[in-house]
Amino acid sequence: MGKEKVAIIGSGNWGSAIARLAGLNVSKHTDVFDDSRVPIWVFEEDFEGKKLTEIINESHENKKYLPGIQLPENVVAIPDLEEAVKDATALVFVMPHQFLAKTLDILDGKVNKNAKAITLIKGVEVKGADIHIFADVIEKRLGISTSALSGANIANEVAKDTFSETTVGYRTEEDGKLWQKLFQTPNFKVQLIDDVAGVSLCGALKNIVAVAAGFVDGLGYGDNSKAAIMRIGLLEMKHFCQEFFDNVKEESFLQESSGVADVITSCLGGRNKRVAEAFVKEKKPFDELEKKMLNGQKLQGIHTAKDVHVFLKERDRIGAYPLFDKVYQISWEDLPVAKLTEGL
Ligand SMILES: NC(=O)c1ccc[n+]([C@@H]2O[C@H](COP(=O)([O-])OP(=O)(O)OC[C@H]3O[C@@H](n4cnc5c(N)ncnc54)[C@H](O)[C@@H]3O)[C@@H](O)[C@H]2O)c1
Ligand SMILES: O=P(O)(O)OC[C@H](O)CO
Repeated sequence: MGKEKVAIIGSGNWGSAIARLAGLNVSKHTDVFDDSRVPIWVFEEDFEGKKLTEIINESHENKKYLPGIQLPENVVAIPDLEEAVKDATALVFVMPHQFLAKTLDILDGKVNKNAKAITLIKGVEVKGADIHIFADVIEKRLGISTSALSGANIANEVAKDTFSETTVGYRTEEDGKLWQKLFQTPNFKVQLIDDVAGVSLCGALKNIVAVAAGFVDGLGYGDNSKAAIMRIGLLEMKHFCQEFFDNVKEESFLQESSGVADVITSCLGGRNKRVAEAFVKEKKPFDELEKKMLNGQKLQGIHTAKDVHVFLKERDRIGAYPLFDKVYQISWEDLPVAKLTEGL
């Protein structure tokens, strides 16, 4: 069997951090991976008067989305999506969830049929009363086996090599081991579990809880309230998975980085939490704060709150998820934030 050729699809804050690990690891595991280059697809834009791909390829730094972090020289920025995935056998999807559908439209019929994929995207696809994890969306659309990676992973910290853990929910154990080889380092520990849905759903739903935690901080309520929001949020996450998905594993919530640990890190210092806190303190709309605070990075939590609201409404189950509902109403329906904890 030939060596695996990796391509990274997405080059934001997390995409760049994970490209760094992949670039380092393909050079370490040359028995498994083609180490000559790791293409990273970049949605082309100008930054400080120059094309972002040129900046990345000349300075080996994504100065817009991951400034101050050196990328390995084998990570090569490519603006053309088809060219980036040409010949790739191991595809890593890592982009804000709102851009996946358009990306798949372009990739449909263009990827190697023997390739496999992993998604690091945190979100869900909702179409009325139907809900899908992105691993299933990618798998169905491209016809390739797709695993999922999610965990307590604030990208800037992973990029600085401080100790972190993550979870890969794999389709086959062999796939799991491949992804572990691609991402694991002494300071980035990759655990494996046979639970693609549980890992994916934890990553999506915790972003709603993180928005609630930001509201609590904006209101100045303190640590007891934040802990209560985390506890209630985790229970709603678990309840949601068990109600609407088959065979989700308890360990994905309680033992793996994908569950409690990601709720905690996201509620302490994630972007969703930070911008939600500013929403309360500055009384400005989310889109304005996102632009001002994140320099092009994208929020996921308020969109997932809306997606989940649409789905629960169709299923007539909104009342079973009061915290998810409060986050939706405050973010999108002008419910006063002081009502966050009412009725919880
Ligand atoms: N940043 C983190 O700490 C982190 C950690 C774990 C998981 N994640 C998840 O990973 C996913 C990707 O997050 P990220 O931090 O890499 O992205 P990001 O928030 O930094 O978003 C910026 C990216 O979006 C791209 N973009 C902007 N407009 C676009 C368009 N019209 N079409 C296509 N792409 C466009 C930009 O080119 C850039 O690559 C998200 O689902 C996120 O929840 C993020
Ligand atoms: O910064 P956030 O809120 O998008 O969260 C980042 C990661 O998902 C934390 O694990």
